[in-house]
Amino acid sequence: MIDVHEVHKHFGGFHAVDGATLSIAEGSITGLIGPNGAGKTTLFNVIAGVLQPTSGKVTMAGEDITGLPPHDLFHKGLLRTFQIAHEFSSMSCRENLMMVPGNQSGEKLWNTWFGRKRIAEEERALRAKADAVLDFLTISHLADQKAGEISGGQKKLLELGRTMMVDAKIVFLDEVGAGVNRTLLNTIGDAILRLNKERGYTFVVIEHDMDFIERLCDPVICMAEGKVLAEGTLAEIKANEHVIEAYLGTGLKHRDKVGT
Ligand SMILES: Nc1ncnc2c1ncn2[C@@H]1O[C@H](COP(=O)(O)OP(=O)(O)OP(=O)(O)O)[C@@H](O)[C@H]1O
Repeated sequence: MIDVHEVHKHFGGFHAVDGATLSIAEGSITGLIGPNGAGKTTLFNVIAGVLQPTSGKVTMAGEDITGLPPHDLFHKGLLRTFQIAHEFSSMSCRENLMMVPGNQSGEKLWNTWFGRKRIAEEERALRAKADAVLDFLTISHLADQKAGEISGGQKKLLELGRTMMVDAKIVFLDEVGAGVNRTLLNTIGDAILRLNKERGYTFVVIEHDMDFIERLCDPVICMAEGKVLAEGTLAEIKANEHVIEAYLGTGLKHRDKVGT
């Protein structure tokens, strides 16, 4: 579905991504792991159009999408979740979902003059969709709560919910587990699995929590020093010599995280 070919991203003389080549299969939940500074987030940002690559190519279903801006990718169904922006934190969770850009007529001045009835109908439909998304994510009780007042884990669920307001095909999640308690992390995991199975979403997940990766991801791709080191099931990755060496180089803390 997504093919990344020999992508480089340099910051000055520093090669954050150094010739990464990988494929993301349609319908998969692909895990992207690697020690701190391996280049995972930078590669995500290149694929998602947030950063221009220094060189290399990214295709989606055979179409060259290298360097396309995020809003163009958004319309193609490629989404990267972002933290809820500061300016949206005083809006309710439901409103945050309803804000996701779509094809609302209300956005066009012409329609605000001539299509009031239609706008009201669309608003009702949008609200119903937002409520269905909140229900799916088991956070209906937060509908009227301000996004700035919910917990970190609940925010992650809301970010995932934003991808459900449009017809996402592939969603990139960067460290959804960071700072999230185990119960909420399980809820997030359940939502990802259901979106994958029931709605055909493809996911690419950067995560340091190996239990989370183990539960959700196959295959797992391991990066180090800007390159792809290995790909396989988590068990294969854990047994891979190069992977162990890469984690060892960053100290015991990370070796433990890989579970060796
Ligand atoms: N805008 C930038 N300018 C300069 N260096 C950068 C920039 N963005 C990232 N880097 C560097 O590129 C390297 C890769 O960073 P990146 O965030 O992609 O790694 P990562 O694998 O996602 O790490 P982590 O797991 O810690 O999030 C790091 O050494 C980082 O300091």
